[in-house]
Amino acid sequence: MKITFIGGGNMAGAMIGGLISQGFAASDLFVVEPDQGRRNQLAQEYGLATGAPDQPLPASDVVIFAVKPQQLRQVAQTAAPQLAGALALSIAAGVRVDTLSRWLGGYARVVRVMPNTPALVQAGISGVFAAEGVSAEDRAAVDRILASIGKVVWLKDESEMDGITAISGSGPAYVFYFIESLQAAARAQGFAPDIARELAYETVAGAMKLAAQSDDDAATLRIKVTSKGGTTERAINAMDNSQVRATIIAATQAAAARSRELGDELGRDTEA
Ligand SMILES: NC(=O)C1=CN([C@@H]2O[C@H](COP(=O)(O)OP(=O)(O)OC[C@H]3O[C@@H](n4cnc5c(N)ncnc54)[C@H](OP(=O)(O)O)[C@@H]3O)[C@@H](O)[C@H]2O)C=CC1
Ligand SMILES: O=C(O)[C@@H]1CCC=N1
Repeated sequence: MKITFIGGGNMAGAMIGGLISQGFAASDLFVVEPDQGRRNQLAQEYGLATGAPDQPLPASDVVIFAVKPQQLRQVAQTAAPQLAGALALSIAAGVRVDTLSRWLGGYARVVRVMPNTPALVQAGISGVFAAEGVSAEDRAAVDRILASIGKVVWLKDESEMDGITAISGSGPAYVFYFIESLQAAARAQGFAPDIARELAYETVAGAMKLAAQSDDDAATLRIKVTSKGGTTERAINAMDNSQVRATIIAATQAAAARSRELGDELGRDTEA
């Protein structure tokens, strides 16, 4: 399967790294990217061929649009005459299938995916939505690509993509934010930076490993740490008093709203 990425930034890099480590041949991948330094970096790291946006697209089975949502219209219009029947897959937040299909001149083989950066270590999770006309064969090709970089969730209703974006697409950033905060807290307790990092990383990794292997749900596991009248109880009470849970829910609602807003704003453009 020949795959061309248009856009060689953070998410494309994570997908490419994940695909190659799962046995996809570098010679089957191509990246279009304007930044020469980034092109060199991708070529050096993964041994794949790259090109600038003004060069013709190579023949491909799948073209993955991995540019920012605001760049997608122009990029799609340039790519449209060169698709030659390839499956078009977009990872852009917010941009709906019918919008991309219109920008591609009424192209029907369009699939929308919301991956996340743990794809790099095959620990991603992707939400996928395909228009009704997309064949079973194309769906299987999408499954093959995404299953090699993590789990795959097929959506029946495209509007669910906003929630997927808010939870798992953006989600790694929330977890890194928590790790950063725990590290800062360790520094505030007087630990040196390397010890602070180790304490934060090992605690998060250990808790996740325990949660993944346990029959208990997260709330039960939390209660098992929280001795009556002890230290954890004081900390959780402080978090509850600061409405941390409500803040996390509100933050994800803001992310989902931004995804919808991008979809509305970019979809409003009715020019082909
Ligand atoms: N980062 C993430 O965790 C996730 C991102 N996404 C989606 O993936 C897409 C890319 O995001 P991300 O990788 O973070 O963004 P980046 O900005 O890192 O990557 C986009 C890349 O596309 C390049 N580009 C711009 N114009 C063109 C062009 N004409 N042809 C080819 N490449 C071009 C950009 O160059 P330049 O910077 O010079 O403009 C940039 O290097 C977005 O739509 C985002 O919504 C989805 C899931 C997760
Ligand atoms: O922040 C963004 O818009 C993209 C989509 C999900 C993760 N990154």
